[in-house]
Amino acid sequence: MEQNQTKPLEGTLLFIFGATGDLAKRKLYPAIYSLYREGKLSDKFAVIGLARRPKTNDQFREDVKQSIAEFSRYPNDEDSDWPAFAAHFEYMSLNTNDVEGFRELEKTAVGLEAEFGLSGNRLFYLALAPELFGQVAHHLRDGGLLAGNGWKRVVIEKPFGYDLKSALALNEEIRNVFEEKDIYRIDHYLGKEMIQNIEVIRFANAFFEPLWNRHHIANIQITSSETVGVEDRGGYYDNSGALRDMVQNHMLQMIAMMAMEPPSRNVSEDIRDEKAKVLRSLRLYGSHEEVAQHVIRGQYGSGAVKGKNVPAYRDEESVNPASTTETFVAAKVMVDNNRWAGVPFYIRTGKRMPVKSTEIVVEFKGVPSATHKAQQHALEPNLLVFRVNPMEGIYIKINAKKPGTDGVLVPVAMDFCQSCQVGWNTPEAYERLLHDAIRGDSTYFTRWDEVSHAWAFTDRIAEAWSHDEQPLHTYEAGSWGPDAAHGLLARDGFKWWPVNGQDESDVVWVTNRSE
Ligand SMILES: NC(=O)C1=CN([C@@H]2O[C@H](COP(=O)(O)OP(=O)(O)OC[C@H]3O[C@@H](n4cnc5c(N)ncnc54)[C@H](OP(=O)(O)O)[C@@H]3O)[C@@H](O)[C@H]2O)C=CC1
Ligand SMILES: O=C1O[C@H](COP(=O)(O)O)[C@@H](O)[C@H](O)[C@H]1O
Repeated sequence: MEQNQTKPLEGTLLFIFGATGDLAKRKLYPAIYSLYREGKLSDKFAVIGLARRPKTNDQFREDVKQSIAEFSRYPNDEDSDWPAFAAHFEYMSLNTNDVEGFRELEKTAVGLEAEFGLSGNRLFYLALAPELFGQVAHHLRDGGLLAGNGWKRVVIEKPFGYDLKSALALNEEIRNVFEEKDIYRIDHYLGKEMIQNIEVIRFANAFFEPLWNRHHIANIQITSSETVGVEDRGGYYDNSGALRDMVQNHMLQMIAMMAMEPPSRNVSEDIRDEKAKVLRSLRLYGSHEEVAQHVIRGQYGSGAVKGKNVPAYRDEESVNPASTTETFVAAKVMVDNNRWAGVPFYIRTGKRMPVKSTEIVVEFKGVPSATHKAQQHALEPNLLVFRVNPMEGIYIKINAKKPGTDGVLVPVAMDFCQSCQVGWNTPEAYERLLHDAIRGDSTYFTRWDEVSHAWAFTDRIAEAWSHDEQPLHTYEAGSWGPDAAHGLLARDGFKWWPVNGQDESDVVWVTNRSE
């Protein structure tokens, strides 16, 4: 793994399959542009955009410009470098089923490599429907695109399969062509600043490192809530649901980052080894009863989000009106190893909830003998909270004496908002991950064993749900999900901590936030 973050990247030819799609527009072009603006991409790079619809190079460059204007964290309108940047982009119409077209692509690629002085390093980004991943991999090989000097890597978007069986088949197809070390499976949560910060907060602080275990932590809660509904993605989402869309990947990866042992070396494989061990230690639910007891599913009904009335999931245009797809999941997850024995990891994720937020709360156990002052009060537990997005930062909640009183205690939250810090314009997840893939650092991409353990966990749940005997709760859009999700914690004597510290009027906030 290379450690230098700022050294310009090696010359690379970047192939974007799905160049006219949503992901390319919203995430990939802005990411390439930010890398360029920050000097991380040397002048030696070129991008070939690929999709079926015809387009001239000029039209493609105009599309790229529009998407950067709309979605980039850097404005492009005043950038006098724009023509020079745009000249690196070419477009070719290609259907992924057309192997002859891939031979043409090879010729175009060789031409661009000569023009931009590139030495054969190629990154193939598959921003395509997963059914096309295997076909593209084979046609890249058969079209001669993987021969010659330089490294050849493939970046694969999620979802990686529909279940363990299909993921195995997909993996085999891709492994027929690429070695594991050249496969970069994206989980964009791993590219988020605060998810990468977990390791640092955990292992670089004497406050936390010794306490990070079952002796001191009562539970860990991970919430990833969205205000949006299914939008126009019903074709994909109605087949997938929150379990496959969010839990199998992002939520379990966050558990892995929170629960893993310190890696013995700071190298990709050691870090991924530790994450894989956590995912292998997830307790698999053995019966439908266990699933019913520990996993809650819900689907949003109509309601109001941010003051606007919204329809029920089944009334969304892109969704089957009789759909039983879950848009909300809450679960109690156990990591069966020595460090975490008996510590529940509660997760919940859903669409049409009151706020957009991802937060991880670590709730510490109470102190056995409080001071004579504290003994008179019910003590609030200490919390450490990672704010992942959209606001980035951490806060800790402690108990303190209210000034001027004789032993009245107040909870005090010391809040560091990283994204409020002037001048800290942190890279987007896709920007960081693209940078990593080009420099050959696979730390924050998911290895096959991680993916397969995660599917083994979610398959048990999906199997139980497929029998339709488990409740699918309807929750009001704009709420925090079905009541049963609260029961999941209440049963263990816990509660969900409010996201963004909402409703915590008794807490004294010490914060660098301005609002
Ligand atoms: N959008 C997002 O925010 C996220 C997307 N993803 C994943 O990224 C991938 C792409 O998603 P998204 O961009 O939203 O999808 P879109 O449907 O918006 O785009 C699909 C792209 O694939 C091209 N395409 C489709 N069929 C073919 C074909 N046979 N040959 C060549 N090109 C083809 C389309 O162009 P044309 O019609 O011109 O051929 C288009 O450029 C999916 O795997 C998705 O799950 C993952 C996380 C988030
Ligand atoms: O992968 C996905 O993630 C998004 C949420 O990502 P975030 O970075 O905005 O938190 C989710 O909306 C989408 O359904 C899912 O496919």
